[in-house]
Amino acid sequence: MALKTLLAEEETPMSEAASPKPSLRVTTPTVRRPATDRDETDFTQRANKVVANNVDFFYGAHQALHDISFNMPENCVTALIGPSGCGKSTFLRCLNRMNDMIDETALNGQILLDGMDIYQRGTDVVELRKRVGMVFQKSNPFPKSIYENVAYGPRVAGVKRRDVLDEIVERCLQQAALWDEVENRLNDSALQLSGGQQQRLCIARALATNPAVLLMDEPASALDPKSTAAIEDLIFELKSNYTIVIVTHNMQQAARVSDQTAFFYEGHLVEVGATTDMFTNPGEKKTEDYITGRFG
Ligand SMILES: Nc1ncnc2c1ncn2[C@@H]1O[C@H](COP(=O)(O)OP(=O)(O)OP(=O)(O)O)[C@@H](O)[C@H]1O
Repeated sequence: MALKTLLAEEETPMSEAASPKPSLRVTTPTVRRPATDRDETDFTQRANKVVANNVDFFYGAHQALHDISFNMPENCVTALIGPSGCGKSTFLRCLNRMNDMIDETALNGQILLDGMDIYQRGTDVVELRKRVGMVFQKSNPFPKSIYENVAYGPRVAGVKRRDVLDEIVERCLQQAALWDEVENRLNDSALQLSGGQQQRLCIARALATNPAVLLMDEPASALDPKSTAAIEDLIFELKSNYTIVIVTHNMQQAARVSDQTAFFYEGHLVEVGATTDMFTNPGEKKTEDYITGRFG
């Protein structure tokens, strides 16, 4: 596939009959400057909300991430791409310490949120996860009403007043572009919603704890094209208020929704830079091979 046509493609025709697995290991990422004349969103001018400095990550003896360093600017969408098993989800989960829940894991290096190392001793991990919310591949609403799903986080945080909860629920459902569809059925079970609606409800639930950063792990991969488009539109809207990091296998989705793309391969960061640049003029042959579907 010609690179120039990639951005215009509708689906992701990742080649099943991939060429032989490249064996090259790149340890120094190519850091590309964004093309500011083509990209209205000059994210290099923004403050860095999240910064990874020389991050190594281990599951027991297995090293899943090697020396990952890059910045995620505020109010930008950063897409993490790369073949299965390259460490995208592991890296994403490092950003709110979700990996702490897995036994015998270890992290070296630093991850800064607003300049503070989230792995430093004394970090309140519950508070951290409120500031860095997460939406998973498979929507996972609680078996409660639509209202209670969104009110859950604020209630746990001690909000008791009904009028305050009502305001939070409406605002978050509005932000998640779900309010119009559910305002008359807030007491219905969340499990009665469609898959796409459930995913937007999970986004509303994540927003209810007032996060600064939203992590999304393939949030649309289980959805039909219409629901996928709704989630992509939503991501675009949300980035004016939140910093978003998204894992996706869908190259067109990465090209459509993200400002910055980071390409991972075998636990290494190969290349990071402006999405427009990366998809039209990648700096590394391996990146080009991946985004054009030569291996996956
Ligand atoms: N809980 C775990 N325990 C041990 N090893 C793990 C665990 N989770 C992931 N790994 C390993 O870490 C490496 C990176 O996995 P990870 O899930 O981060 O990759 P990924 O790029 O997100 O893959 P995919 O696109 O298939 O979701 C893989 O070798 C995987 O087997």
